[in-house]
Amino acid sequence: MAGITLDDLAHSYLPTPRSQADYALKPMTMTWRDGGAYALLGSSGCGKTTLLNIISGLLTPSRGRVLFGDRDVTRLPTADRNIAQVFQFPVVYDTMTVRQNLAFPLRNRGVPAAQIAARVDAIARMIGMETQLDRRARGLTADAKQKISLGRGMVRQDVNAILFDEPLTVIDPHMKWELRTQLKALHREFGHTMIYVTHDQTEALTFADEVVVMSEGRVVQAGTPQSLFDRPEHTFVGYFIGSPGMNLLPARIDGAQAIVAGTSVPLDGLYAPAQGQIGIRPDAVRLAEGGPGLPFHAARIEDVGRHRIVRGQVAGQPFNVTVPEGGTIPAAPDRVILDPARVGVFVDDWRVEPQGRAA
Ligand SMILES: Nc1ncnc2c1ncn2[C@@H]1O[C@H](COP(=O)(O)OP(=O)(O)OP(=O)(O)O)[C@@H](O)[C@H]1O
Repeated sequence: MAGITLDDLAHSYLPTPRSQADYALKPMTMTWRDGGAYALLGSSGCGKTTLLNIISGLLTPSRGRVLFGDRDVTRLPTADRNIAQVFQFPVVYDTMTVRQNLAFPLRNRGVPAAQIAARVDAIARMIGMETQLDRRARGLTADAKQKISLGRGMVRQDVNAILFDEPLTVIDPHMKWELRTQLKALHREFGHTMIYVTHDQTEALTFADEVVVMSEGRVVQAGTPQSLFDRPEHTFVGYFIGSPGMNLLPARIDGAQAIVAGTSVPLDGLYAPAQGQIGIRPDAVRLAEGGPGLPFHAARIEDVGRHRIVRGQVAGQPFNVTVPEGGTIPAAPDRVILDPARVGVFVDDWRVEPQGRAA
């Protein structure tokens, strides 16, 4: 196993890139620790697969280096990188049994038979296929075949890293939850370095110790799920993480207040004057009827089980408030009051820090 260093890495699919916009992956430097579980999260086209393909060796970057431990692997072919990969769609040998499929990567490397048998049994239990081990893969559902692919990806214990590219796409929703939990357990047990590409925040946040959020070819933030939620460094992270995401409102920032469509919102710090945005999580807002606060136009209430979401608008922007179980909603809410300690200030989409404390 090995830590992974991405050193000033960038990639353009064009032979002579002229500007930043020509790069599918903009310059990035990052170190992933040996044994860490990482997720690359972002919407379609943000560069996740490009980055994963550079790590696996399917793609040579136009700039920078990839190191596994101290070893520069930038120009090594995939076969020489000692990694396991699980793709979006199943890759299994139809004529082999489930057992033979799972054993294949170990048999290839001459692992003793008793060791193979024990490992295959453990993996089969994990993917819930212990009763189907002697069935041929042909005729199994896509879902079952993908479980075999996942199992095969994890069967070797000596790999540098396991790379997963949207591996749960074809898995049914209930099994998705179970496999995610199993993957996490397996990571804890065996401590492989795992890199998991997904556009699904639930998958990323439940699987990874650290989530790398990408947007338009750039890493906008890398951090624990909690830090992405509590302190998004970029409006994209605020909006993308959380359900619903962070509320964002255009604002003029001026000292210890933000002016939103003519109404003053108190801030928990002193900021340099700027035109920007304020961001607040839907659970850090209180609904009111009349009185102080930002004018709010309620549209509808959604009951999502553990809490209710009141959806509406502030200053013409979508604005959501979550009300916990047992919380009350005023009969005709028309104001929102923001918890100053949880208001984030963003200028040019990036979080800015206060320059001092509010009086
Ligand atoms: N082989 C290629 N040649 C040219 N452009 C490409 C190629 N592969 C990807 N791109 C472009 O690079 C950008 C990043 O694509 P990439 O596949 O890495 O994103 P992604 O986040 O993995 O998205 P998806 O989840 O849809 O695969 C996109 O604009 C895409 O159109």
